[in-house]
Formats: sequence, structure tokens, C-alpha cells
Amino acid sequence: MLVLCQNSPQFKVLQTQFDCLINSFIEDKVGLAEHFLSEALATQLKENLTTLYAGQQFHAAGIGNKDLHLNDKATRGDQIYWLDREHNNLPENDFFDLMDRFVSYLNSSCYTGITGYEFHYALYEKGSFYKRHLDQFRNDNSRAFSMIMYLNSDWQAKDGGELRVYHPDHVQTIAPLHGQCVFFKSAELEHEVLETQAPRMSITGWLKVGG
Ligand SMILES: O=C(O)CCC(=O)C(=O)O
Ligand SMILES: [Fe+2]
Repeated sequence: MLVLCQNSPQFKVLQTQFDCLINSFIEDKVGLAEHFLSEALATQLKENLTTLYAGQQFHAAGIGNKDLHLNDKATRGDQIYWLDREHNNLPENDFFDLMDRFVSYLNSSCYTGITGYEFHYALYEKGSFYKRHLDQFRNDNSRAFSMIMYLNSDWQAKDGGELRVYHPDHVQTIAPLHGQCVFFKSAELEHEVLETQAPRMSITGWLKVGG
């Protein structure tokens, strides 16, 4: 992994985004950082996603965990592809480097004790959605935080596909804008993806404890 000096300009840019995500999470239970992925990285990841999708490497997402895989199109219609360092793909590995830095920053500043993570690309074709749900499974509470990063360079309001988050006293609506990251506790906040009118791309994942 590439090591960045804590005083380097590149680290300062990252730290600003990390702080933005963590501080908004502490204030509102939903962290938001508009430029968490740099323009260059978001664009490379989007190209990689598009190539893999065209090569039929994606499969319909399930509603159980990896061991209990249930397909239910009435609940969620996205297709996914699990990221893995073993793919030896440059943007995927740049993404994992970024996540390694974020996890160590989060653990050292907030004592979160994250010990692992898992991430997948997701593509929602026009007409797809993901009904209201929590990101924790009944037989597994290892998912501590949910993170979603969007890869939609020309997103417009008419495209729909917003993430809707259900707070106890209000509802928050977030457009899936290129490079933006959303961060919240997996066991705490129900959320849904509204029907999209255009292909909607993202990386979704979970920071895990106890692994
Ligand atoms: O893509 C999003 O905005 C949310 C996706 C989601 O809720 C999930 O995959 O569990
Ligand atoms: Fe979710």
C-alpha cells in the first residue's frame, strides 16, 4: 500500500474529506462528503464498473448475507460485483488504499475498532429500486457502518434514484452524485433507494467489527 506522509498536500486533501464525513456523521447520524472520491478515481471506477457490467460479470443482488442468498426483485433490483484486491485491478486497488487510510483514520480518531470491510459495485437499471431496509442481517451483526459512494457523472434531478434515509423525526433525501460518500450506522437507520429513471452506479460496502 502507498504510504502518504501525514503532512503531504495529498494527505491534507484526504483528511478534509475524512473530517467532513466523520463530523457530519457525528452531528446528523448521516455522514456526507461531496468529494470523498476524487474526480479521477470516481471516473476510473465508473469505467471499470461499466466494462465489467458489459462483460456480464455482475449478478442479481440478494437480500440475505453471502451464505443465505435470496433473490427478490420486488425488494431490490440492483446487480452487483464484489471488489477484491486479488483482481489486481488498478482503480479497485486505489479504492482499497483509500479505504485503508479512512479506516485507520476513523479507528484512531473515534476508537471504532473496525477490523475489516467488504465492498461491491452496484448498478441499478432504469426502473430499479431497493425497498426500505436495515443493512444488518438477523444472523450476523458484524456490519458496523454502511458506506455508499456514487459514480454518476451527469446525474440530474429528473433521474430520481435518490437514497431516502428514515431518521426518527424526519426523512432525508440524498441524490447519488458523482464522488459523494454517505456513511451511517448499519444497525440504526432504515433507508431505501427510490426508483431510478437512468442507470445508477455506486460502490456500497460495510465496515465490520469482530472479524
Ligand atoms: O445505493 C444506495 O444509495 C443505497 C444502497 C443500499 O442501501 C444497500 O445496498 O444496502
Ligand atoms: Fe442498504
